[in-house]
Amino acid sequence: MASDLDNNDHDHEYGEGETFNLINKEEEKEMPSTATNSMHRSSSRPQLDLSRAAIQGDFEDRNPIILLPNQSDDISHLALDIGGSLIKLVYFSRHEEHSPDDKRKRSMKKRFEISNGNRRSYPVLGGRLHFVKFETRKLNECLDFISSKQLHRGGSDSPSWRSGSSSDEDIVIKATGGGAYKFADVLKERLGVSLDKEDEMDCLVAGANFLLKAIRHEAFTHKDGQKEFVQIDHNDLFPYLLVNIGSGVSIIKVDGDGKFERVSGTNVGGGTFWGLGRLLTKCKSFDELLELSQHGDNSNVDMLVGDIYGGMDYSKFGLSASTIASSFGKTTSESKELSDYRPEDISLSLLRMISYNIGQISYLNALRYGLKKIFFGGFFIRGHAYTMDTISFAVHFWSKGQAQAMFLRHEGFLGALGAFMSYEKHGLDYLRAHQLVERFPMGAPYVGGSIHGPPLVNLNEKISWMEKFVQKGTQITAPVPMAPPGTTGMGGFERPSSRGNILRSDSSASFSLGVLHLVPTLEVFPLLADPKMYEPNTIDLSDHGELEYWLTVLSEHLPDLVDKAVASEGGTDDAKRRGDAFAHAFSAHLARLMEEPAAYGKLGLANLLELREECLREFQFMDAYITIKQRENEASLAVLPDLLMELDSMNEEDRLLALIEGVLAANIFDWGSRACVDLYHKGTIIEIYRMSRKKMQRPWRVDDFDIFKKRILGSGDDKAQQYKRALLFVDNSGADVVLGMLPLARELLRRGTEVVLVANSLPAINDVTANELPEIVAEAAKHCDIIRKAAEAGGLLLDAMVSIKDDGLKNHSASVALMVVENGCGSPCLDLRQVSSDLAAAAKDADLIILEGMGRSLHTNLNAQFRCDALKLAMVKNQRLAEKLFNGNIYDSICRFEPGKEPSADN
Ligand SMILES: Nc1ncnc2c1ncn2[C@@H]1O[C@H](COP(=O)(O)OP(=O)(O)O)[C@@H](O)[C@H]1O
Ligand SMILES: CC(C)(COP(=O)(O)O)[C@@H](O)C(=O)NCCC(=O)O
Ligand SMILES: [Mn+2]
Repeated sequence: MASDLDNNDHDHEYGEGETFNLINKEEEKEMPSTATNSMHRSSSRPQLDLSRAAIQGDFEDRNPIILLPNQSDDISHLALDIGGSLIKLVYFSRHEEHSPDDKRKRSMKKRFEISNGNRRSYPVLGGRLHFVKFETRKLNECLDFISSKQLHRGGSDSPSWRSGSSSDEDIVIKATGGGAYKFADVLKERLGVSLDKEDEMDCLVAGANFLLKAIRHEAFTHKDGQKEFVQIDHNDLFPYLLVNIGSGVSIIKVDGDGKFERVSGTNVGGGTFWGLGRLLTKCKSFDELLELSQHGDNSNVDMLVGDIYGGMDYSKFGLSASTIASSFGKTTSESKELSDYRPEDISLSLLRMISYNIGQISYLNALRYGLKKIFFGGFFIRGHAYTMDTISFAVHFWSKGQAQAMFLRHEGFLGALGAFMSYEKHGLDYLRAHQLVERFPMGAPYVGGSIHGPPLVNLNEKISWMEKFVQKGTQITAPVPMAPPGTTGMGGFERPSSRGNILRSDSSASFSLGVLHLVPTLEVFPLLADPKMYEPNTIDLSDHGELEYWLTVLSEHLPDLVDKAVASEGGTDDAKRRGDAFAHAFSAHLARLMEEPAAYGKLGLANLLELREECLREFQFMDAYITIKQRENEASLAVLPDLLMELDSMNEEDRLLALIEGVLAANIFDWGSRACVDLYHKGTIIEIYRMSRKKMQRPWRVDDFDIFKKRILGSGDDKAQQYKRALLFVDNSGADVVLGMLPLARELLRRGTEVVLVANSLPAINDVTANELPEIVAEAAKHCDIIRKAAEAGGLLLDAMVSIKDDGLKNHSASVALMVVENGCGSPCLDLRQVSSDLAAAAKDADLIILEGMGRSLHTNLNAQFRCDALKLAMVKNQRLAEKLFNGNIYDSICRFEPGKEPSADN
């Protein structure tokens, strides 16, 4: 495998027809019902047999299902790393993040392809990458798991695009680790599969390189109880030292993809800790042993410098009295037996002994090769804070701060991931950080990522599992304050603080990996001035006070949200049951994050708000605010004609002000804000809207209106800016979009600017979605010619589509177009590193961006800089945020205009 990885010169010559992508966008047009297999393919790339390929279903469909009857080379979904202690599984489930591909979407795609020509085709299938582990001694459980999910046959969700003809006999699964040899016969016998063995070191390195390049916050440092995520510079990754602490330890110098040398290792590793620990403490599980260490005091077992020096430091050589002089050195006393020592103390002493030792050997090897970066992997680490602190301390201490210990979130899965990648047909190495979305399913906060019992197959099982879990009396509480980190500097660690253990059934150690969603259609928003420096979140949740505040806000909002969600599904018993389960799962996530903010990777407010939406979807609440959204849309559409008339009676300047005021005032309709929800109980939406408008006193808290006005209307010698295309990122349903953003869009259209309304792909609170917009626009078009003509020109009105379908959607009318694209996300916030490819395409000709709402322009993107002019509009519906960001008050308005920035030089 090393040589294969070396041989990737043609990585970027990925052309049509040689990809693993069954749905190759460029090919679809020509794809006949029987395709040939004569296309050029590169040797190390997926080799699909396309002969007799047939499209199933509608030819017009841009994403048809393609059957490959002669595709014998099974597209495998599973790779194994069978180690001395643990079996690691990485498996892929194909799962496209679908939203209906309607006419409007197709017309948008065509339109933007026309103006952009060279849309790329994606080499990777959309799907999910799962990470699961089992103890090697429980091989049978692992095989049951594989067989219940049919992972060896490509999944129980067995996709119709597979040949279906292969028998189990043909199935070959990539495997690494010694168990790939040792248990090959068992796998053949039990599952009928053969193992294709990959070298363990090759796999470790391939896995580590993939993770470090493709996952944004994979690596982190750990000091004094604090995780800090490290941004890896892809151009400055090699060389590094990889230390894999499994049963034993491998130390590998990595110089590039497939270029490495195993420079050292040690037999004192994870197996030593677990084995000796088990014998000495009678612990039943590894996690129990780790848990014990949290309550231990090693000075009862270890001989410290102070024990030798009569309580004093050995300061000449920088050794404090609390430094361990000799691990287990105190147990030489003849008068004491094993039973005279506390298991807790023994466990801690053992953990420190082994961690320090590995840290020290790693440092020496780093020194030997002049390496500064040391990455630690393997399941010995198990995300355990104290272990990582100890290793970091050792590396720092011995290198005098010259070398740095870093850890990997997928610590123990490097080998399995490497084996998975060795299939050479996933094209996974082409995935970029922005195409991977990590999600944390319901079970994550409870089981800490390991598997207990059979897999949860369906929603009903999930819910009953949750109910049982709750019945068992396990506390799932609202966020609890986090204990301060319990380590000190120089040589002496205090007793580690016992971290809260109310949540996980294996409550000792923290371990959380989500499922990696591979979404090959996500792209970086092309108008970011400096994508490398872009950070979506405005508020830093690593500040404990902020974290506590926002977790509490979300937790307090929960009962109301559950009410709405249950009502949205007709309030049935089933909906209530799901509502309860959702509430428990989400509270557990919140409590987990309170206990350990970095448990799910780097945490920002945007992640929290998205987690809530994802959690709702997991319990099949697809649109909790649907009724509210519809009601508000109707009420707002009813008053739209009057508003438009009022606007039309004004002069240009007054009108522009009224329009911006209208957007800000209507942004009050936000069901995600506690304060606003209280307001809605006090009046109808039209009353609230009027009141909100009346209160719009200028100057606003941030008031760049005059600059914007000058830009749009010109003044004196400054000519008006004729914008070509504006992207309007819309926010809430009802008044917000209908009475705020649509009239503003109309004004831009009237001035000859093309308008693209950018809305969520999936629902989030009461935000309007891209699917809902055409209907709203169609309704508005009944009362307004400008909107109607523009919507026709933009292919938004379905009737109009018929007449323009045949000739590539060229503009028939003189009007500029009004269009809708989805943003690729389902959250009230917006991460511009991960937007839909449609939005990315639409952005290419845009010269004005209008971001609206608190989620998209304050919580996220307040500091984002763009290559083109940008207007950020929002009403601040939270007192603390208003104070923190603007020294202001709740219901303040923000109107920030920023002229386009030149892109930074290295982009
Ligand atoms: N549930 C567990 N059971 C056994 N060992 C565990 C467990 N969790 C973590 N470990 C630790 O992880 C080590 C195995 O790490 P791993 O990277 O899987 O190596 P291997 O490939 O040798 O099995 C064990 O020796 C032990 O120290
Ligand atoms: C979820 C939201 C970002 C939505 O705001 P919007 O983007 O709709 O303006 C916002 O409602 C929010 O920050 N809510 C939590 C804070 C609060 O309840 O005060
Ligand atoms: Mn919103």
